[in-house]
Amino acid sequence: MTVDSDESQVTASYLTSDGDVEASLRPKSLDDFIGQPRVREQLQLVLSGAKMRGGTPDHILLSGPPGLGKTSMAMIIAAELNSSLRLTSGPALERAGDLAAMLSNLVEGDVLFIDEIHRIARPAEEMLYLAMEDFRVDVIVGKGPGATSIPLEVAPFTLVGATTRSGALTGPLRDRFGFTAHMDFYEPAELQRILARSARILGVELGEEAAAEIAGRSRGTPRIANRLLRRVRDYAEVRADGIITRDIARAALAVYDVDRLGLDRLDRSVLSALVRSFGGGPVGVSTLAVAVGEEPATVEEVCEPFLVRAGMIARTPRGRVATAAAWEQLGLVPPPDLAVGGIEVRASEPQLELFEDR
Ligand SMILES: Nc1ncnc2c1ncn2[C@@H]1O[C@H](COP(=O)(O)OP(=O)(O)OP(=O)(O)O)[C@@H](O)[C@H]1O
Ligand SMILES: [Mg+2]
Repeated sequence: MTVDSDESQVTASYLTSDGDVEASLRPKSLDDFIGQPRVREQLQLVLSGAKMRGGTPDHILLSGPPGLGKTSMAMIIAAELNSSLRLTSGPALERAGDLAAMLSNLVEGDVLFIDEIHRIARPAEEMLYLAMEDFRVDVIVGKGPGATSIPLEVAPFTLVGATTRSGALTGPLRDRFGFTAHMDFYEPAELQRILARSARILGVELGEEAAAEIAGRSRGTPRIANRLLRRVRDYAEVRADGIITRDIARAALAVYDVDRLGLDRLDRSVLSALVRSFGGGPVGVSTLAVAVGEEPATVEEVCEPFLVRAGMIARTPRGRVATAAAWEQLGLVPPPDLAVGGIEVRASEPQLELFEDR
């Protein structure tokens, strides 16, 4: 790579691992954040209001499928408030003591980010209620009848929680957030702008048509768009002159098995199992997960949101159903009794349920 005074070139020359690159591609401010116009406007108001009053903003919950920018947004919130960000995650807070240690170290105005907050253990969750509402915690010392509880003050802070499953949050926890931002899949035009920005940071030349091609196959998800861009860049640098044209993008995406809709191997095996093994459904998500050798949570949180949005899968009370589009995607003719648009449950009997539906 040629090193010149251009900032993006210099940046690209010392960012070697994909992990470093991912961090460098994160938007750093609300203005830098592309897409999610409603969420941005709402957050702008929440943050500006708090800044004007000189206080800490209400607790904020960010919900949405993986890779849409929840972690990036949490970092932006702290940056916009000029506060420091303390980072932890639901699974790391197994005991209430873990959370108490975290909370007692907070300084006034800090942003505490809890990723995957729906996976927080019960005792820690109960401690969190109190901390969120009254900025104090009760630490239990000792065991049995001799145990005493010592109240501890917590500095006023803002909790930012992120979850891919806001439905899995308990009511009391959800109620204690003053604002919930729902992140939705991105439009292709927004992804195209994200790709153009990423290409600039990575110092790679990306044509407009090529950006559109990659954007259309990114499942509405910036993380996937950025990942595809890095893979296409590899191809362009190894097999061509490094410039990403539409033809280069197409050829590269064919090598990586990314089809026109951006469905990946797992998406395709879920669709294939649903159609080929279960006759199009309805089938429970746990059964489907077993059939593709994945965790039900992965199928439910990673694959399904996009397949539902793409109109390939319908969720019905009796389980998941393949729509006509899913049959066609697999090159099959949909059965005649499949309802128009495939949204209705089919007339045939439900398939064998091996496990309880969730
Ligand atoms: N609006 C955006 N503009 C530009 N890049 C974005 C945007 N949103 C996300 N990204 C990119 O996508 C990547 C993934 O975003 P992030 O880690 O914030 O997602 P997430 O919602 O926290 O995902 P997960 O649920 O898997 O933790 C980031 O590294 C960033 O480069
Ligand atoms: Mg994240």
